[in-house]
Amino acid sequence: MWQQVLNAVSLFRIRDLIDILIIAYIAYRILMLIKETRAEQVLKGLVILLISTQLSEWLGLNTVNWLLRNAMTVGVIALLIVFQPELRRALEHIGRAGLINISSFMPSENDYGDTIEEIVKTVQSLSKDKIGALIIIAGKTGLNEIIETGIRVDGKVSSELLSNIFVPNTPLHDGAVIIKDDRVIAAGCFLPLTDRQDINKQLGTRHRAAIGVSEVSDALAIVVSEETGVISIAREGKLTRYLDSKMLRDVLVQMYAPSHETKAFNWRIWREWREKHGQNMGDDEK
Ligand SMILES: Nc1ncnc2c1ncn2[C@@H]1O[C@H](COP(=O)(O)OP(=O)(O)OP(=O)(O)O)[C@@H](O)[C@H]1O
Repeated sequence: MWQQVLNAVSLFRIRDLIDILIIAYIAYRILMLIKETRAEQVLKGLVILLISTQLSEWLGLNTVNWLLRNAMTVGVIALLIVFQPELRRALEHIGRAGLINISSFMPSENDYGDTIEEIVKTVQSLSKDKIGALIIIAGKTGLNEIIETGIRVDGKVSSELLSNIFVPNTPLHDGAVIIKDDRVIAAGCFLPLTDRQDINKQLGTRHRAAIGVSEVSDALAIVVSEETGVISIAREGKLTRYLDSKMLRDVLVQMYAPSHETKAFNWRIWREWREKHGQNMGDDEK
């Protein structure tokens, strides 16, 4: 054993070191590039699939191994098709700046009480004035693809900034604002629309976009209807309408809960609470 290690070390050339460093650098840059995008979850899935395939081979589970190997082959082709837009964007990034880190915002340690109050205050006032708005509070899922469709803002959340963005007929009022922690990251963003057919026909694209983003991420979408001033939220692909300030504050407190575990726990409570009050809230209106 020691002899083998010594042999390997004696055969090690400076060229091998350069080889390893280049591969490590490329892997690091790719990881940085896909960090906080949908592709990050897929990569995790792929790693699990690879480990399972290897394990099944070592354990001699022939059928499982055969299945996993075939799934990998088909899966890689499917991934190339599904992630074609992301791959294109990644190559564009490489071409432009050589694998720069596109995920620059880190969660801060702030207390989000002020942020929550500023959002509630804004939504309340927009609702009173019947100014349409779409505000997305990012969760763990990266929204870089969506952020790239809008205009970068990167300002601290304040009711002045948010209200200003949604002033009708100004350049940024159309589309969605993306908030991450206590920062307004971007405005005028285009969200994916849900293709659900069972949504109240009176609800237009603003509400469909809110549901759409909540289907593809763990974000919370807050909608203020321009027509009625009604405040709604979309979460996990479900739209809940007729929220008042207190309900909205409660939802935001859950969203900004300090840890992922607490958040998951609180969202369970929220779901139960929602089921209980669903009728009164025009819950999931069709
Ligand atoms: N995919 C999208 N991403 C982000 N914002 C969108 C998207 N689609 C529409 N919007 C926003 O919604 C506005 C259009 O709202 P529309 O009247 O169709 O929706 P609605 O759900 O009926 O809302 P409202 O009750 O406010 O009228 C657009 O001007 C734009 O600001």
